[in-house]
Amino acid sequence: MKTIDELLAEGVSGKRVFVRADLNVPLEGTTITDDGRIRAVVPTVKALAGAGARVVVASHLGRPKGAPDPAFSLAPAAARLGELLGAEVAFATDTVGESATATVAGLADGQVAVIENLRFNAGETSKDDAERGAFADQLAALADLYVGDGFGAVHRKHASVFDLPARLPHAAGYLIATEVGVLRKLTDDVQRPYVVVLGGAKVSDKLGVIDHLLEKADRILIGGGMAYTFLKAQGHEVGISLLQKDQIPAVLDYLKRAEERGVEFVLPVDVLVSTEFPDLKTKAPANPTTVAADAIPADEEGLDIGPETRKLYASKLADAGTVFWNGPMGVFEHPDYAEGTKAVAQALVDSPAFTVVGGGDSAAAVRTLGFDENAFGHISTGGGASLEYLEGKTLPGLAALEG
Ligand SMILES: Nc1ncnc2c1ncn2[C@@H]1O[C@H](COP(=O)(O)OP(=O)(O)O)[C@@H](O)[C@H]1O
Ligand SMILES: O=C(OP(=O)(O)O)[C@H](O)COP(=O)(O)O
Repeated sequence: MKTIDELLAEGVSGKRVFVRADLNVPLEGTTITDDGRIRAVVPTVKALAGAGARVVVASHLGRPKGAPDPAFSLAPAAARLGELLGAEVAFATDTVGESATATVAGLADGQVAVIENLRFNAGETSKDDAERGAFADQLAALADLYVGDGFGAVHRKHASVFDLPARLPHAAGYLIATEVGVLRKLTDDVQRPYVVVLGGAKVSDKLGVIDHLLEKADRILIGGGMAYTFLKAQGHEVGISLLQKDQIPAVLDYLKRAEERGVEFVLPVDVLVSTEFPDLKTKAPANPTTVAADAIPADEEGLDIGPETRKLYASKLADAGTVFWNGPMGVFEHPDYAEGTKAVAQALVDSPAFTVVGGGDSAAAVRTLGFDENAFGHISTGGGASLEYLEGKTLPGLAALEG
């Protein structure tokens, strides 16, 4: 994989460099609640701009449906990037249309632009090679060189991640190099016990990694929205909690194999429930109730792990040699459902283990709940990406940079 330093040594002055970043930051309206992913790409953008490149930064944000949707605009992220760079950042209100073309054409050497959300275009995420390729051709027209630095999205076979680098001379940015360097340590030889904590909301995306973790981990703790498919599989009522019904047979198989292999599988023993999802804007008190994990009322939704589970999980983390954690334990964005995530973060801070926290929301949770980033071994910008990297899968965005 060519490094950005090699690219810089070849000279980028006057060249248009497309930087595929992951600026998928959490937003409340247009306010960025955690800018970690923007800060993470600054070294790459700074180095390129400093060397006289005309830098075109691109990213997805959220999961819009292949058409413009103002709620998912990258404008706030572009403004924040400008603040962090201490320089003006131009913003194109489309991705490959008139605005993008004019904005890029207007860049002087050393200037930076952000183009609008890649996923406003159906071609970005299309499963059809030709449709993705056609969009990649349009993106390629905006640049001379490509730098891949959106680690959080390297597991996506998307036009800007996979197809575009095949069309332009390319290199890996500083963030990707750092992430891969640290995560490699977790695939080589890990200090045991190796404890993996999984939660969050992207349940269908992430359940599959358990298949592989059963070969690697000594203990797996399940929380967040991930827990309810397990509780349901064990025959418990989960009310209106997040549930991946079609995955129940797979989950039963994981539980059986874990037992056969001596992998300890730990599920919540109690949860916080409510009839309503909390208001994340007003943060109005949610007044949840605590119930046993096998007694969730039919009209209620599990939104955090309960106090007994917090204690249990802290004890299961205390003797770890290595910890990998992806996915908050609850809807941490609301203070009434943040205690589970706080307890796991605190257990990692207290642990002498090598600790890795991965994922946009998990990293944001750690920081917004007031923990010191330096108290963790590594905070990865990628959740799904780091999990799939640990699985040993070929990641489209890394494979494309190697080609
Ligand atoms: N029990 C739950 N029900 C619904 N959503 C949940 C639950 N627990 C956690 N979440 C949500 O999961 C989201 C993060 O999930 P995910 O994107 O998978 O994590 P990451 O970005 O760290 O990889 C958070 O916005 C959080 O509110
Ligand atoms: O937030 C992300 O992943 P993560 O939640 O696994 O950390 C990345 O930006 C990828 O987004 P996607 O899961 O919508 O492709």
